[in-house]
Amino acid sequence: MSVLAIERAVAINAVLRASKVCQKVFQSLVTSDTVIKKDRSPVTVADFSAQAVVNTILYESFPNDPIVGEEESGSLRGDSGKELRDKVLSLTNTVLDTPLDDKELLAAIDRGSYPGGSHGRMWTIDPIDGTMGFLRGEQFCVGLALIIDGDVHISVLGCPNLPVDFKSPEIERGCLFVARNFSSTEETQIHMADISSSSAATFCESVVPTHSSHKEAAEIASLLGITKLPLRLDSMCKYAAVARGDANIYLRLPVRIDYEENIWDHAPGFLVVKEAGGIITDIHNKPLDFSLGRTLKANKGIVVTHSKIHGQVIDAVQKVVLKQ
Ligand SMILES: Nc1ncnc2c1ncn2[C@@H]1O[C@H](COP(=O)(O)O)[C@@H](O)[C@H]1OP(=O)(O)O
Ligand SMILES: [Mg+2]
Repeated sequence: MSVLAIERAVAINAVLRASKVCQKVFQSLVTSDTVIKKDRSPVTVADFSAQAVVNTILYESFPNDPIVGEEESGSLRGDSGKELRDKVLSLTNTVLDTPLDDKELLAAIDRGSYPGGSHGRMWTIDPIDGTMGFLRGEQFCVGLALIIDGDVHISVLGCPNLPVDFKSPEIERGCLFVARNFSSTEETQIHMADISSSSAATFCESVVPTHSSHKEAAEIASLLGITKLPLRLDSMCKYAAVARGDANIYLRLPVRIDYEENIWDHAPGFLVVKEAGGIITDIHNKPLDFSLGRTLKANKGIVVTHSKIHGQVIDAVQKVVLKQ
């Protein structure tokens, strides 16, 4: 067995089960009127449940591995948290082989409180990245990565609503990177689309304009001669879209200069793109540094491209964003 083969298999199992939890809630939400009422409670239940599922499965195989997870169990505790806790518990137990009780559920969620850092092994989990996309009935994902001494070694992205093929979205949805669709047990190697000039590119950006500046992205696109409309997706599905050639560039351009990106929002997507042959830096062309705690303190924004056009894209980003 190759190095980290067990970790990879456990991570795939964990993300697949957590994705199924999310998919269940997502499908019931799409058919209800919660989206119109802007009720966030279904996504909250799925969020806690997905973290509990992943952390439980990781703990069964790797009890000594720390986890940097987005959620903590505060709002599920005590009498005030009972209603939410009951919902999370019953959803969680639909996908676990051995059911949890209340106490085990809270402990599982809080196993994600590790502060991060530069030494040894740690997992990072975003139980639902793209909650806005989830609530809109669009894109979201479950992201999990194994980081060792600051480097991302394994990542799995579960994208329950991502079309297997963007050209025929009605046929099948639900993709697990690396890298197979939900219903198949066979893995398919994915590749970035080959591109030699940035003017032919399609770029991805957040749907939410406060997460990434649409205005600056449009200026960068114009500087690069890009004429295609941007592909706007929530969550780390943007990394997946670039990795498999649906788009060629992902721009995340800071709106708030004090915002620090969380490691769980990028480590899972980062390796999916890197393994497909892409380059990932920040807007200063610096590599992402996952070794500095729970956030990417040393980086600002994200620029993901095919290696052939990274230089051209960074030049344009720096002209527009950094006025260089
Ligand atoms: N000001 C901000 N700039 C960039 N990303 C943000 C900002 N505020 C929140 N986010 C994060 O953006 C991610 C979703 O990105 P996208 O819109 O590209 O799907 C979420 O994980 C969200 O984190 P959080 O869940 O902590 O709010
Ligand atoms: Mg997130």
